[in-house]
Amino acid sequence: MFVHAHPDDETIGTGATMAHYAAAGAHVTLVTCTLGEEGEIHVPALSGLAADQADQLGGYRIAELDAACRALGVTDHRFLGGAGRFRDSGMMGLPTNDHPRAFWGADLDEAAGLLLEIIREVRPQVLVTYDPNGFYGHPDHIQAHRVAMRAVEMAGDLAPRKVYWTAVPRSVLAAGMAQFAESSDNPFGGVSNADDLPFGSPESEIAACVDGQKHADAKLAAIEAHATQIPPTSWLFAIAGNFGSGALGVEHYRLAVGEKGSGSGEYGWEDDLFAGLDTASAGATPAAAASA
Ligand SMILES: CC(=O)N[C@H]1[C@@H](O[C@@H]2[C@H](O)[C@H](O)[C@@H](O)[C@H](O)[C@H]2O)O[C@H](CO)[C@@H](O)[C@@H]1O
Ligand SMILES: [Zn+2]
Repeated sequence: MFVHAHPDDETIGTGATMAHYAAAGAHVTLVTCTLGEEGEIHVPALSGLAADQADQLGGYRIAELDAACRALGVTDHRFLGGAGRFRDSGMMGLPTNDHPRAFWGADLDEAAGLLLEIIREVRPQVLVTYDPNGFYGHPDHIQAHRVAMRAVEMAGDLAPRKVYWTAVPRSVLAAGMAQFAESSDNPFGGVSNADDLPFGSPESEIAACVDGQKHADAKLAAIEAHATQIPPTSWLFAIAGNFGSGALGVEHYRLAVGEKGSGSGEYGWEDDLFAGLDTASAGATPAAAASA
C-alpha cells in the first residue's frame, strides 16, 4: 500500500516500485489523499482550470492519475475518504492551508480512521509513505506521513509488517549535481552541496533499493500522464535524457517499522520491500500472495 499526498507523487517517488510489484503479481493499492486542486498548470490550454479560475484542476488530475496508474499496471486506487474529501493545501504558509477542507487541517484521527478502513480491507504487508518532513516539507506530504503512521498505530494486529519512507541517498543527489552542474536543465538550481538540499538521506539510513529499471519506460509514461504538473522541461525528463530512462527506475526507502530483511552490496540494502516476510501466508488479499 502506497500513501501519497497528490496525484503525481505516486509516479515521481515510487512509480517504478509500484510497476515492479504490480508486474510481479502483488496486490498494489494506491491511496491518494487529495486531488491536487492547488497545483500549477503547465498545459496552457488548460490554464482556465486553475483554483483561482474555474477551480477544476482537481477533477482533471483524477484523469491524469487514472492514466498514470494504467501505465504502471496499478488497478487498485483510492482517494482517502473518497474523491474530494480532502483538498490540496497548497505550499506551506499559503492562505490555502486554511481552506475548510485543506488536508493540512484535517482531524488526524478522523483521516487515519479512513485509511484504517482500507488497511482492514486490503491487509497490506508493506506500507510506503513519506518521512516526518513529507520528503520535502509540503504540508500535504507531512500530513500524509502523520495520517499513515497514525493509521498503522490504530491498526494493531492488522498493521502492515513493514513501513517504509521514500528517500534519496545523498550520494545519488551528489552524483546528479555533478552531472548537471553545467546544464541549463539543472534541477538543483544554485545548490552545489547535496547536504544543503531539503531532502536526501545518508546511505546508512537507507534500508532498501528497488531496481525497477525494467519499468522505467512505464514510469516515464506515467510522468507524461501528469502533464499539468510535469512539463517537458522538468528535471525528471532531464534525468531520463542525461542518464537514460533507467535512472528513473531505481528508488530508495528508509525502514520506519519492522525488521530489515537480508541485504547486499556496499550498504547491505534490501532489494525487495518484502524481504524477511512470509508472503506465502498473506492476509485477506484475494489478488495475490503479497500486497503492498
Ligand atoms: C510533487 C508535488 O508534491 N507537487 C505538488 C506541489 O507542486 C509544487 C507547487 O506547484 C509549487 O508552486 C511549484 O513551485 C513546485 O514546482 C511544484 O512542485 O504543490 C502543489 C500545490 O499544493 C500540488 O498540487 C502538487 O501536486
Ligand atoms: Zn505532492
